[in-house]
Amino acid sequence: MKLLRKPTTTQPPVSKSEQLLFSGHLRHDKAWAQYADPLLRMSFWSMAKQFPAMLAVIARIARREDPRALAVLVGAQLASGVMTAFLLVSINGVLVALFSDGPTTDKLRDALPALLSGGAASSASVLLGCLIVKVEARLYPKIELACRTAYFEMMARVEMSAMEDKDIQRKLSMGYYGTDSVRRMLDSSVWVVSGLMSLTAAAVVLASLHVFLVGALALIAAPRWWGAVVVMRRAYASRHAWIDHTRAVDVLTYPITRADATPELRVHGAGRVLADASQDMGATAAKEKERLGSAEAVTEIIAATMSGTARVLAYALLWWLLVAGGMPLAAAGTAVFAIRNATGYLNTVVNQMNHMFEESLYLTDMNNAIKLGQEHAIPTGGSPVPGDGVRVVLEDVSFRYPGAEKDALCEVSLTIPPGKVVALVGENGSGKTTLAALVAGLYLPTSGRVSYNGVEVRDADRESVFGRVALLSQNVQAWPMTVKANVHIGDGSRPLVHREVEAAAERADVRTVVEELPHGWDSIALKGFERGVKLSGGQWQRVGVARALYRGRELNIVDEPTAALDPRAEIEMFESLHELTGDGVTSVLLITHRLAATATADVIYVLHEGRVIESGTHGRLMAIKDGHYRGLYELQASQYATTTTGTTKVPHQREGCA
Ligand SMILES: Nc1ncnc2c1ncn2[C@@H]1O[C@H](COP(=O)(O)OP(=O)(O)OP(=O)(O)O)[C@@H](O)[C@H]1O
Repeated sequence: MKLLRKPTTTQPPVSKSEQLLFSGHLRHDKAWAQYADPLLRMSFWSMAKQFPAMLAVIARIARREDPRALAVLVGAQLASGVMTAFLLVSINGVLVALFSDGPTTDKLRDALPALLSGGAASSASVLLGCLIVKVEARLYPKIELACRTAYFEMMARVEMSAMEDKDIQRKLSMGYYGTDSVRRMLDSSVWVVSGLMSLTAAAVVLASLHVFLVGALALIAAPRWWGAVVVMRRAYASRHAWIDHTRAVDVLTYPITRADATPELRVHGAGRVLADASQDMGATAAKEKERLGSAEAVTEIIAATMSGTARVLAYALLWWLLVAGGMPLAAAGTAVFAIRNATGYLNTVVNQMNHMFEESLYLTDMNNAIKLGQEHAIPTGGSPVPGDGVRVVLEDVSFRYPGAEKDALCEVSLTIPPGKVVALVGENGSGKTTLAALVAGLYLPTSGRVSYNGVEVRDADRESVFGRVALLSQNVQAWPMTVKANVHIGDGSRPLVHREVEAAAERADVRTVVEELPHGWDSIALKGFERGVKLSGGQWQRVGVARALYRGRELNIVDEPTAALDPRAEIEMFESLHELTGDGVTSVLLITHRLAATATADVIYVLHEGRVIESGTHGRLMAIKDGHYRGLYELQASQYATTTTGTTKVPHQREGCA
């Protein structure tokens, strides 16, 4: 009896393309894996036991969002169940009248009241159905929105160090799939509850006709239920085993639609390779679909045969009751009608309960994610940072990333005074970006202290720390919104003042570029949308500068700001960073590999393997014989020295071709 066994999760075979492209299966760090066991353990009883608890969760959320809509929904469903019972009783009344003795006109007259009440019950059911649809349309979006908002708000407040922890990150991201589960569970629960109500009504009517008929109904329903659960479990097992395969096809074919992959897709013929692989892997998946289809057909035959046999037995029972038990023909007619309807309700209840069970797993993930996110949230409250300008002091600061085997920073001490440019230099991986994140208050040190105007960041109101900082990084975040909004988002908490956006763009030397775009400031920074534009890397970097200038805070943390800039723009950028400190209050923490730019910094800290190994002005550091900074500087300078053959002329901005 292969069909009765727990479905297996045998891995799909490796296709030729997978072998060529991935050297075997392409496996993901998958969130789905954890669902396999609960889903495969799913049985009718486990679902039935969990149903009240699931309903309670949904009802709690629905009551919080719109108690009136929930009350109407519950009331309408109860009334709908009553109408079903009423309809069955009316049908019985009609049949009793029609099967009685006497002339046809009398029989029809006697049946009329039951006929009218049945019609009224049917009309009421339709109206109640409409009311349920209307209330659902009001309640569902509210619930979905509330869940999403709670999730996004939580995600925006999680400490960055927690986000670095793979396990936490995985659990948090899994929660996303549960944000619309409550809505789907509510939807299914409406079906389940109304199905159960109608089923109960049918069972009560059958019991009133003869108690054996309820048993017959259970016998008819049981194989159907079994069949539905077996098919569902097999589908889950297959989905689980094939999820990596499905995702691998998605990952592989995604670049075909991307504009930035276009040249290699065409010139190297990569598109052909990807399309062939998609076809090859698709053929393997098609075989699995065929296998599922065949298995489902066999299960259906078994379930239908068992259910059909039970139905024959039920009708035999009715026959016997008619012949030997004295049951009136009208009652038998009502019983046939009730059995037919009840089987339909049962199918609905089984299918919708299966959905609810699956969704409840995702909902649990969302609740766990929100709880976990709250545990790792940036604390609110604390001491505000006092005074104008900021003096950031790091004392013996060490920092280790979650799960890392060694410290990224070791006992670092430095000061960023107001009105100064402080530069951080060092080889790749020496800890500059990590240090900048600690200065910004994004990470808390593993040991040591970071303080803002004497207030330790750990005890400070973190909002007040963030409120003093403007960030400018190498990879400027291109938000999917207008270019204007992309500048304004630097300080999105205050209303957008177009004049100020323009002024910031002017200072960042990007105003003309934006204003010459076909839709100017209203261009959308996302290709593929109406008014969409694609800015170059250097243009984005300038938009990033405009964003930081618009924010206009006392401490500017600038990480490799010129990577995408041409030489002229690079020189102008470093000059303008220096100008920022002219007010004696604004300071700049500058991270760069261009050592010519650090020469004018007020103080330079040289990092090596997470430690500060030298510090001072350019002049002082260059005076250290065999110094690290001097070595790096001379190495960089020598590249220019060997290639310079005369005066170098930086070409002027290109004029338009037309
Ligand atoms: N999110 C992270 N999780 C774990 N380790 C990290 C993480 N980010 C950086 N590291 C490690 O911390 C060390 C310092 O990295 P960091 O990015 O601060 O160096 P950097 O000096 O800014 O390098 P670059 O000049 O290449 O930008 C490196 O060994 C790096 O591998």
